[in-house]
Formats: sequence, C-alpha cells, structure tokens
Amino acid sequence: MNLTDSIQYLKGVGPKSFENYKKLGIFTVEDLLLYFPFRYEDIAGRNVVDLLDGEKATIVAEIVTPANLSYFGARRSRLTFKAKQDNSVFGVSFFNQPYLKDKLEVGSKVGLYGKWDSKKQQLLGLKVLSSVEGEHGVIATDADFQPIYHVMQGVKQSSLVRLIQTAFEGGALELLQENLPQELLRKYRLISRQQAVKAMHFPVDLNEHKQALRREKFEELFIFQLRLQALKDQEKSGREGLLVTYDKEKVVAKESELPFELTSAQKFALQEILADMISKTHMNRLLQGDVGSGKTVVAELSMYAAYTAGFQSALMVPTEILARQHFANLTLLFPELQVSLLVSAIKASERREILEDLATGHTNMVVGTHALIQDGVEFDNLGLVITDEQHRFGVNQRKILREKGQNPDVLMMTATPIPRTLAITAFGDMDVSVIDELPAGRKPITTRWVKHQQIDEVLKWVRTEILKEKAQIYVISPLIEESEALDLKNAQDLYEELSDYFKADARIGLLHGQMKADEKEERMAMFKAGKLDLLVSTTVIEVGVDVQNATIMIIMDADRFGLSQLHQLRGRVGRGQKKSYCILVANPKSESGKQRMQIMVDTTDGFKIAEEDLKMRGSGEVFGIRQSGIPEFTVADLVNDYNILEVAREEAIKIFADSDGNFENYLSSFNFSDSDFD
Ligand SMILES: Nc1ncnc2c1ncn2[C@@H]1O[C@H](COP(=O)(O)OP(=O)(O)OP(=O)(O)O)[C@@H](O)[C@H]1O
Repeated sequence: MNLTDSIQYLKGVGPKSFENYKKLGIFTVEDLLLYFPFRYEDIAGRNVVDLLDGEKATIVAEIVTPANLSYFGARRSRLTFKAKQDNSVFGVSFFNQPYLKDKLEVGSKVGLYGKWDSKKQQLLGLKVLSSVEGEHGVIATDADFQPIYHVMQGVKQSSLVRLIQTAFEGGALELLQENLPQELLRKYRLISRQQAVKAMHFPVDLNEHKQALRREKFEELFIFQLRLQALKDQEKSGREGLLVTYDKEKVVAKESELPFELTSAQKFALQEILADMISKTHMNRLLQGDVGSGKTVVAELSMYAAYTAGFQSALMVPTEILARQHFANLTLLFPELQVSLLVSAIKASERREILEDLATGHTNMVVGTHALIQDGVEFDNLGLVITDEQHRFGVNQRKILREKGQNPDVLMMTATPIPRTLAITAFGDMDVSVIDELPAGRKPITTRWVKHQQIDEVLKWVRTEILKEKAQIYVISPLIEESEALDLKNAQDLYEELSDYFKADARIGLLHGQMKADEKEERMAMFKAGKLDLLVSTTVIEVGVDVQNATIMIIMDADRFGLSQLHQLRGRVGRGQKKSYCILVANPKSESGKQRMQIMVDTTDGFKIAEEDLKMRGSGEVFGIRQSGIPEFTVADLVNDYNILEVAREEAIKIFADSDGNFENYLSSFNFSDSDFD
C-alpha cells in the first residue's frame, strides 16, 4: 500500500461510495488518514431515541425515581431507577455497583455510559461518568471514545471508521513520515506524527487525545506560518518596487509646520513607511492604530514624501464624507500642491477635468472613494497608494488601484485594531506598523450604559452641557440592518423627538446615508463649524469623522451594534483636549448584548475590544474569513490556540531564516508534500 494509492482499492469501497468519499475530499489513503474527527462523542452524549439495540453510548439524563437496590446472593446486586431525557423515560440498571446508590439523587442530571437494550427500552449501565472540560467541550474521562466525523449522505460514520481501520491494518500509518523537525518535537514534547494520527482516530484515553490534538494543531499552524513566510519573501524578492527617493529635508520641514508634535509612535511608523518607500523593495504595509491615534497625518506626510520624489499618490477611503474631510485636510496642509477629489457625486465635466489632470501628471495627490478604481482613471506616475479602513475594500479593489501605477508602494490603514492573532495570520505576509499611543493631553472617555427609562435624565444633562459648556453632541439612531427605509425613519423620528424636546435650547441637524452628497457635506461642515449643537445621525458617521470639539456620543439601542462598530462610533469623541462621554442607551435582552455593553463600559482599549469581539463572534464574522484570506483550519482554532500559534510562528520564522530563503530545499528535507502548500 502507498499513501498516494486511491482508496478505491481498499476493501469496502465500491464505485458509488468512492464518489461519495471524493466529495468529502478523500481521494487517497493519505487523505483518509488525515480525515480527522471534528469531535468525539462527549458527555453531552447521544439522544436516547437514536440508539440502536446493543449500542454502547453515553446519555445525559435526569434521574426521576429513587434508585432501588436489591441483592441476590452475597455479593451480587442490582440497582434500578428510571431516568428521563427530553420526553423519553427509560429504565436503567447497574449490576454489582451498590455504592452508586448514594450518588444517584432524584432530580439530578448524570452522564450514564452503558449498553442500550431497545426491546426493554433500558440502559444496562456500565458507568456513571465523571467528566472534565476537554478541547471539544465536556468529554467523558473514562468512557470509550467515539470519534465523530463529518460525513454526508452515502457515507456512514461506521463505514468511515471501518475504512480507516482497514487502512491501518494495511500498514498505512507506518508510511506516514514525520513532517516536523525532531528538534521541535523534543523542544515542545510533541508526540510523533504516527502516534498523533492514530490517536486522532482511536484515542485510548483523554490524555492521549489531548496530546494528539496538541501535536496536530502545532503542525497545522507551523506549516501555515512557513507558508506565510514564503509568501512574504516572494512578495519582497519577486516584485521590484519603485524607488521613491524622497527629499528628507522637505519632509522634515513639513512635519515642523504641523500644529502639534507627532507622538513617538507616529514618528516611528512614519519612519518605517519612508524606509520602505526609499528602498527598492515593494512596500506592502499595514498601518494600524486605535481610533483617534492620528494615522491620517502619517499618511499625509507619506504622500508628501512621494510628491518630493516626483510621484503622484492616491488615498482611497470608504465613504464620501471621509473623502471630503481628507481632501480638506490635504489642501490645508499642502496649499502649494495640486490636490484632487474624486467621488462619484461630481459633475461629468468636472470629472473629465480631474481625470485629465491625473493622467497628465498635473495632479500631485488625489483622494477619493471607489470612484478611484473605475475604468478611465489613469495616472501619470502613481508612486504610492494608501487605502483607509482596509477591510472594507476587497482584495481585488486594492489590486486594481495598485495596478494603475508601475507597482506603486501600498500602505493600508485600519482603525479596527486587529488582534495580534489575526494580524499575524491574515496579514502575515504584510509588514505591520502600529500606532499604539494617543496624542498627549487626551482625557479618557467616560462610558455609561443607561436603560431607555433613564433617557430623560440623560437629556436633561445634555441640555446643561449644551447651554453651559457649549458641548457638541452626536446622537446615533438605532441600526436596522435589514431595511434602509426603516433606518432612515428611525433617524427622522429621533430628530423630530429631540427637536421637540430641546426647542430653542439646541440647534439640531440630521445626517443619514440617503442624503445627497453635498447635503451631507454641508451638514457635516455646519457641525464642524459649531453651527449645530447636536447631530442626529445614522452610522454614516462611523468611520474617520473628525470633529475635535464634539464631546458627547449617545448611541440609541446600542445593543444592536457589534463591539467593533461601537468602538468606532465612540471614537468620534475624545479627539481633542476636552473631557468626553459616551452614553449607551440599551435594554439588551440577550446575554451577549449585556456582555457587550459591559465591555464597552469597562474598557476603551481597541485591541481588547477587538479580542472580545473576536471571541464572541468568531473571526469569520468580524473580518470575513474568505475575504481576509485566512484558511479554515482543520484542527486549530485561531482564537483558542493563540499560544500555539505564536510559538509556531516564532519557529517558522527561525527555520525560514536558517533555510536562507531556500524554501524548496527546506521542504524536501522535512518531507512536506506539495499539497500542503496549495
Ligand atoms: N501628535 C498629535 N498631537 C495632537 N493631535 C494630533 C496628533 N496627531 C493627530 N492629532 C489630531 O488628532 C485627531 C485624530 O487624528 P486622526 O483623524 O488622524 O485619527 P485616526 O487615527 O485617523 O483615527 P480614526 O481612525 O478614528 O479616524 C485629529 O484631529 C488630528 O489632527
């Protein structure tokens, strides 16, 4: 037998079942060996109505009658009672275990392991299970393990297990080669690949199962990390980047014109970016920093550096409000340069002019939305592309923009702090700069969670803040994801209610996604200029909007928002020197809603919040797994196996460096199969 043999030659596989196995991804003997159970039969147990006669299983059930103990002979005894699972009541008897009587209390739930007798509707009890928390939930410590595989119609659990056994009996396991360096096995006390694969399918006990899982997770993450290193390497060596020889003095001079001094984190990030630009290798960098940490100015100075080297630069942002805000900033900061704004809402004639200026090189910098990547947008010599809020743009959109130049340097900015776990997986092929410090003088935002019933008190306080402190306030209307119309209606209703309430005490404006671009801009400008005290808005305000004087953020029905979104919204205040507040108005019904509110009250640290978000919603939900390019792991789990991931990463980096980038050789020396790297 060979590992590459098709399983159709194994006993028990006919043409029809072969087709079904293929659908599960099992083509060869090796695929079969590495087709691991996704869980083991655990103490959550089986449903009693599903049990077959004679089958051994674990059932969790409630004891409904007192245990009756009868002796026959000196040492032989029988203990009987009735138990209930959902609506099925069944009998249970234990032979010769009289001491169990004290353990079995009426009304308590127990795990019973035994053999099912379907005629008598009775479980012949073998053990009352003690249990422990295992990797897959609660696992019985001392029951027989029953691996559970993902199967499909036409492939039964039992046939799959039998087939794996057949392969084992044919000596397949012995053919599996070790694919981790011996040194790592020793260092981390990992069991061998053969042992692990055997124990993944047929663990003898809980401990062996744990060891197998640990080893398999390490292997999976290690190989993944090696692959990322290879990608990163390829990205660097394969693609010659542009040599952006910027004028250092000019950049320094510009920096000194800023109304504030850069924080050291900003300085450091800028330096990393500039070093990438001036080097011949292609820049592929992620700039992440918490809300309000000052990423924009770092981006702006990088664009300026590109200009001093004779290149154009483009800044792509997700919303029009944001594009306009950046445009205003850039023109203010670089009055001597030609800066253009390209959004979909501009007139055709104006658009034509902008496009021509871009193509002829008349324009030095351009900022825009998706409009930037449409056909017809040509650059003269695009040297730097910056995208803001990177996860809102798909990989393809970024690629299009990048292809508009001669492989321009690329910087992606994100304000959604990416937990390290994901940063080193999804973005493992990128360099990362982090701004982990807020500008000096910022006061922490105080967050309060109030119930709807308390809204009157909140509004009273808001009124005094407006009248006495000249506070500016955002009020976010409840989010109705399913319906834009309802979303709008909510915002309008809220606007009217608040206008009624405040009357002449507050100047109130309304902002929502369906307004025309110029209306939106006008409303934002009024708020920024202090001509409005209170801005009722839908979540269009969420990203990037920067009004330093705004100090109160009120979020209605806050429990409808995800954690990261709440954090973004809250980040609209606390951007200046004044003390700021965030009020979450919510009567959450679900536990997770309550939990989210509490997390927001407890911390303003974006990284912590992102970690929590990840734990509560899973990486797929938060980042869109497919889009972010994170593979779905078979045994490993990015959130829970963080420690293993880190170690695997360190080792992969070391080994990759030792291999002198000669990855192919390295692979063959450890017998990786090519398919590991598809
Ligand atoms: N070093 C600094 N000192 C003082 N103020 C600063 C500094 N850097 C930036 N700022 C100001 O802080 C505010 C927030 O900066 P910026 O808009 O760049 O944040 P950001 O990181 O893009 O945040 P967000 O992701 O929330 O938009 C801006 O008003 C900016 O002018």
